[in-house]
Amino acid sequence: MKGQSVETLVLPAPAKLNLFLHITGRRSDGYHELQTVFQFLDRHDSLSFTRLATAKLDFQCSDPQLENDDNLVVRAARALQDWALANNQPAQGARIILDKRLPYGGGLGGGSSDAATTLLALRQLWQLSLSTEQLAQLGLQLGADVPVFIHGHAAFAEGVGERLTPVAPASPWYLVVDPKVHIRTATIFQHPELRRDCAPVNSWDWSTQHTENVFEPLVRRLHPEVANALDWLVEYAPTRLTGTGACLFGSFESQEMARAALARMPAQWTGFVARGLNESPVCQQLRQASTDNLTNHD
Ligand SMILES: C[C@](O)(CO)[C@H](O)COP(=O)(O)OP(=O)(O)OC[C@H]1O[C@@H](n2ccc(N)nc2=O)[C@H](O)[C@@H]1O
Ligand SMILES: Nc1ncnc2c1ncn2[C@@H]1O[C@H](COP(=O)(O)OP(=O)(O)OP(=O)(O)O)[C@@H](O)[C@H]1O
Repeated sequence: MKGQSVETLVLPAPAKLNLFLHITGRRSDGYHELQTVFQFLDRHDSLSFTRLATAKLDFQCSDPQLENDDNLVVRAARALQDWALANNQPAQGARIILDKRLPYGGGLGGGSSDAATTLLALRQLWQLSLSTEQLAQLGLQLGADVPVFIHGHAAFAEGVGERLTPVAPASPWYLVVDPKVHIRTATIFQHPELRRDCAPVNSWDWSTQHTENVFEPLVRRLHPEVANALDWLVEYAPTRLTGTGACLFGSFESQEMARAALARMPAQWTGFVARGLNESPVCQQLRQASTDNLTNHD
């Protein structure tokens, strides 16, 4: 691999949307079999990674609530250190700074994306010979959404989100609305009224079939504020919940139209306009860094 003297990498961790989300069954361990399409957004957290000579992990976060050892960034770095030890490679460390910009716990996958960017960055900084598939397997233990961020392509996903087929859906402009409601993923997955018997759709013609987010009727009923936001946004554009919510998105033909809707959004919610991306900017930037030695601060 080129770029051997790179000591610091600065990388994005993009948000994702679930363009639809179906449940086709439940596994014996309680996890649900899903079908979904993931697309990335050009809205992201930012992370900086500096290699340390010792095995120390030093983590700082712009959001004090997230600055702790349970952060998925720290857990991802530890998982990679453990892999290195188990594979007779020297333990290395890093100083990691997370500039948290994405709303969290809202179905945008920011935590999983931060974890994926951490795994990708440290593999490169620490020069570990770990395949992308192995990295995705490691990531899956941290969260169901991590593998798609590791592979870096918009994807039709099955299983718990780890069986991925690359797809290239249209890339509209989205208005993402955060209605400021917290929905606990584990709790809503256990709800007795959740629909778990969707007929499977095919990866090659999902866009011509009826799709939905199965959490939407339930979330609407349990959280009237989310129902209000869905009812408001659908007046402007086709609208859906992402993940288990509570964030939702409308699809627009142009940035101007999405911005015009954002300007009229009720003040109690927050929102942003972003473009759909079928390639993750992380993978593009890492390829660039490995050929150009970009951000070389040694
Ligand atoms: C719903 C999605 O957002 C779709 O992209 C993700 O699958 C959720 O991914 P995540 O937030 O990373 O969630 P995880 O940390 O993997 O799982 C949180 C909890 O949700 C439940 N869970 C999650 C994924 C899944 N396929 N079946 C489940 O039943 C489990 O109780 C699990 O303990
Ligand atoms: N780096 C991180 N960024 C955000 N949340 C984190 C991070 N590390 C740990 N967490 C914890 O994980 C929880 C879920 O965050 P995340 O943003 O991944 O969820 P989400 O947007 O609902 O994603 P998903 O679509 O995967 O359910 C947060 O409430 C937070 O307590």
